[in-house]
Amino acid sequence: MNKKQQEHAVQPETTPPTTPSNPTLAVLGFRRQIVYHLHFWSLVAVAPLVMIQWNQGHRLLAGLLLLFCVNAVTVIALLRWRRTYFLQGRLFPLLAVTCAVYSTAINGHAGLYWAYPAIAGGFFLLPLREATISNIVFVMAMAVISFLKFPEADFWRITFSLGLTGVFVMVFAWLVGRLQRELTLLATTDPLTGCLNRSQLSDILNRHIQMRERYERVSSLVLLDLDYFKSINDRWGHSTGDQVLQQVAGRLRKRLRESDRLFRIGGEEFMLVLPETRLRDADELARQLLATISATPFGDGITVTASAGIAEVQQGETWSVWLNRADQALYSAKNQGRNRLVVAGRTGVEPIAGDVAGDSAGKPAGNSASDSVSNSLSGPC
Ligand SMILES: Nc1nc2c(ncn2[C@@H]2O[C@H](COP(=O)(O)OP(=O)(O)OP(=O)(O)O)[C@@H](O)[C@H]2O)c(=O)[nH]1
Repeated sequence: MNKKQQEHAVQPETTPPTTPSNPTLAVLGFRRQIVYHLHFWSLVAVAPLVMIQWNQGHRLLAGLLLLFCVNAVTVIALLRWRRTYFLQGRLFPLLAVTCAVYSTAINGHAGLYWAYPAIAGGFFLLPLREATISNIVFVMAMAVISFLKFPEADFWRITFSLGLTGVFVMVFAWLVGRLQRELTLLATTDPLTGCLNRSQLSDILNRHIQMRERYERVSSLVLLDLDYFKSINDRWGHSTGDQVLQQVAGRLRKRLRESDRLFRIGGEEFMLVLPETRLRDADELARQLLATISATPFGDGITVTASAGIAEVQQGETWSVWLNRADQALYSAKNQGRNRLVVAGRTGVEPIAGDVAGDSAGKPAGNSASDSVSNSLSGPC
């Protein structure tokens, strides 16, 4: 195993995950925790009220509160044992708002106090737009009830304090949501090229493995590595190397479909996951991509070539075996002189014989660094 293969060596898939390695899963976990805690603490606060309202003869309100508690218990149980919940937590705000409005109508101020946590809960459970609209309707309903039930001065206080609470929580929920999205983006993409990084690699490859197992849908994997990239850095400097990497990513992206996934999985190594793509089509695409990279110089004449290894997902294999087969094919392409592609065989040990050579296979194998890097990069790329 060479140095690069060691770097790519994938961890055994049986290692139990302690913390989520996938940032999207981490965010999902964060959201589940919010849902869990909101339901748990609301249950603690609301459960005694069922009895209180029942004893006071408010049977309908007691029934609504009981429904609220049943929903909370169900969501808590589902989250605990199934790691999922239903209706995206929508029943909580719906019941909370209904109880608060009705309780204010029959209990006056005693019911009004529950309107404040009900507003906050909505913003943490519903999508922002949905929470904003439903809370505007809620504040309006509370304003009408306050107008009918309380003195005018109270009506204004209630309406403005509820409105202000809504605005504060909305701004907070919006900032948290933005922060989540930005953190997810930062954690899942490579800042230099904008490609996906390795964080979601296993998830995405696993999805394609499942598609193969369940529905016989075939995906292919292309590992693409720039040749002699070190010499670009050595000769033109790291920032020029960075520009080349950015442009390579741009050229690859231009040629790919929406559904294809482009990763940068190492310094100068990219990985393409091609859904619904058989080996023959992946081979054709990879040839075009290698040509896209080598045909036009970068900047003012830096010519770069690339090598690629391709593997179609096989029935019964794991994602790491699939990736390793593509990796071995890439290794083979490098060994055979670079600037070419090799298609992995079914077992991954031996590449398919004769299925070798990129578009520019006529070029002398083993392009020297000075062949690949011929001119200076001047001006913006
Ligand atoms: N500019 C730049 N260089 C990088 C980055 N990441 C890795 N590299 C460089 O990429 C080079 C990779 O060198 P090697 O692993 O020897 O590979 P190579 O020179 O392309 O040779 P072959 O792959 O065998 O054809 C090293 O010089 C790294 O410093 C990056 O983000 N920016």
